[in-house]
Amino acid sequence: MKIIADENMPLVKELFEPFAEVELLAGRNITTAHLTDADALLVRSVTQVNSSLLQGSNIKFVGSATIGTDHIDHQYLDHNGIQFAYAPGCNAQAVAEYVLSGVAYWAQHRQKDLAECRVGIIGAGNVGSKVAQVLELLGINYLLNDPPLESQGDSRSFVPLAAIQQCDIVTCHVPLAKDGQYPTYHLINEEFLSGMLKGSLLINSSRGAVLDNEVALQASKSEQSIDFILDVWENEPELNLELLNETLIATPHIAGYSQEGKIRGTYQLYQAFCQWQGIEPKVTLKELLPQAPKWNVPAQIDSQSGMLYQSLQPFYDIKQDDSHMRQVMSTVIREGGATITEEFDSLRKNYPQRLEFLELG
Ligand SMILES: NC(=O)c1ccc[n+]([C@@H]2O[C@H](COP(=O)([O-])OP(=O)(O)OC[C@H]3O[C@@H](n4cnc5c(N)ncnc54)[C@H](O)[C@@H]3O)[C@@H](O)[C@H]2O)c1
Ligand SMILES: O=C(O)[C@H](O)[C@H](O)COP(=O)(O)O
Repeated sequence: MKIIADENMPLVKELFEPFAEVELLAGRNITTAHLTDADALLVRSVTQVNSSLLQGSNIKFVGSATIGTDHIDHQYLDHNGIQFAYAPGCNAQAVAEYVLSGVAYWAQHRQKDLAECRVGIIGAGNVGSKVAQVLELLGINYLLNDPPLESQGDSRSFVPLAAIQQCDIVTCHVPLAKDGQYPTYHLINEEFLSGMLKGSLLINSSRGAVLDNEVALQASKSEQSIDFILDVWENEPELNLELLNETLIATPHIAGYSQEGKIRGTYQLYQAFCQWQGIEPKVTLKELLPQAPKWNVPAQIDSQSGMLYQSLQPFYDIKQDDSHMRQVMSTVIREGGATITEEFDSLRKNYPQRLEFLELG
């Protein structure tokens, strides 16, 4: 058995080598030629898994150590009897912690009292639910929008997008879907942005094209003064540097990059692979996860004075990720050395260790 795996997947050799020869490659460089003698392929979100990659190969198992699966041609896998596994929920807490740090930074920067603010969450799945849990912990009001879950009878209360538009903070947690009953491609468009409150905040950590980036650029320069926190970018990794310069916070698709999130991602594929092979897993997730110090949730949030942001800084500081990205991307513009894609990928590959700090259960 031979497995080709993305080199940015922690513990993949440790977990899979007892069963197979494991070859690690940069996700963007995996080609059909690498797969001719391989049986399984383990990817992250940067590898497009479709007929042009898999045709003529012997691949019988594809695993993606991610939550989003818009890089996977599910129809092709189904038609060709290829087993598929992914990692729902693996990094949901990391994204929720990213959103919390972003919201706290915004509140300090714009002198907002979060106790007086309302957050609109679009997409109430794994990530959106964790974000809601964090807001509840801090006593911050929120509304949920999720027409698919609402139509399935989910017992939580949901509001239409028009109500989300009237929130002080809007955060997107939907999958990228170009068609179907509930498309999300450019869900945040000119109509949505122009109806948002003056001086409000929009966070996108879902997929770049959920937000029309061209329209976001115009909105960021308009009198509406909307702040943007963007982790994901349309046409990523070739992001629009003009938009980056207009954002309050810009990061290179790392919202979910906690150590625990990445380890859970690999482990969920390990479990699925063992099940597919009829093998009993030999390692437990608990053995692999680091023990991290936890944040003491303040009894009262004083966000205007910056206390909330400051108390979070020792655990995770979104501003550090933002500063690093701006500094690196400014050298691309000034020196014309490495390309945007190379720098974007390098920021992600060399992302420092980050540990989860909330006890969410
Ligand atoms: N930036 C990162 O590092 C990072 C990390 C994890 C996930 N993500 C992205 O965030 C997205 C959300 O992740 P998740 O685990 O919560 O996914 P999920 O599938 O658990 O939840 C998505 C929710 O969106 C809802 N939804 C679908 N279409 C909708 C629409 N048109 N309007 C409103 N709601 C809609 C679904 O019903 C579902 O409840 C993922 O698809 C992934 O692309 C990004
Ligand atoms: O969908 C996800 O889980 C995240 O977007 C994912 O973690 C992105 O990271 P990548 O797979 O590109 O390393």
